[in-house]
Amino acid sequence: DGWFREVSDELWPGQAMTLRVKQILHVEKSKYQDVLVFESTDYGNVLVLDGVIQATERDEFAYQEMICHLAMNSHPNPKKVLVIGGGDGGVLREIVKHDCVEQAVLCDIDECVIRVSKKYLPGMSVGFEHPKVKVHVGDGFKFLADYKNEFDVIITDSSDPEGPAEALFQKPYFELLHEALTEKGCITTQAENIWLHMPLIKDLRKACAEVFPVADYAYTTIPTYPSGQIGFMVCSKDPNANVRKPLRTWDSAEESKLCKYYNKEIHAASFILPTWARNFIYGE
Ligand SMILES: NCCCN[C@H]1CC[C@H](NCCCN)CC1
Repeated sequence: DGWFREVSDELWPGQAMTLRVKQILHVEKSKYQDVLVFESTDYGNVLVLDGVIQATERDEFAYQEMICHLAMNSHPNPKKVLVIGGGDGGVLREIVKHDCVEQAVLCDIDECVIRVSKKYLPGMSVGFEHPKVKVHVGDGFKFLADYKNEFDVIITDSSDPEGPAEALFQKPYFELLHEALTEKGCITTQAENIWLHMPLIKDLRKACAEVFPVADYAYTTIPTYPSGQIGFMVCSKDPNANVRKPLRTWDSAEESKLCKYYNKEIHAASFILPTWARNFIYGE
């Protein structure tokens, strides 16, 4: 019977994640990419863009919580937050868990992803319903160019460098981010996998380190992404910042009510890398 296979010879040669399909829910060719949603037998509903798994209802929290709280808890008092990408709404859901937030803005290029997520991924698209949230459909690159010294935290929740998100992995984009941030601004970006994309991660970190005084690499574990984990660049405009230790924390009781994956200990632990990865990424 039906299995979905995530095959990509350029992104993860010779390996593939497969998920058993219960039923296909939606197939559409948007202005930018092929959009697929299917109900899996064991991971809930699954969003796929151009054949690449973006989120499953069962494990998305591992990614959405970490890409959000690693940045949010590295800023002293984030009031205005921007998400580039993130059209499923999961990162927005996480941002509004911080009471200090006054406005959360999202800019995704593809209205189809937002529309389809609202219909088939209610646990993530709930993020769009919050009164503090404002949604903009457009190119994040162009959107950012209109803002200077505006956002305390900017989260780039993008797809992979192949396709619409390619420009979001290059230095000019990080310079735009830097300008759009306020004085102690922090960013996180989706930063691929140490088992598959080490040269790309090295270049990404180098580009970030040329723009931001603090530019560190952290990762989360997530079964349905290739090789079971994915990393993040975590950067700060504040040269005295240490993004590896949370500036702000919830108390443990509140934290375990708010988050299933993120906690203050795993914030720090997520920056500890295997020796070969640490040497490759940070070595000159
Ligand atoms: N808000 C959920 C979308 C998350 N973006 C995805 C992150 C993983 C990526 N492929 C896996 C890359 C493996 N290195 C697709 C986009």
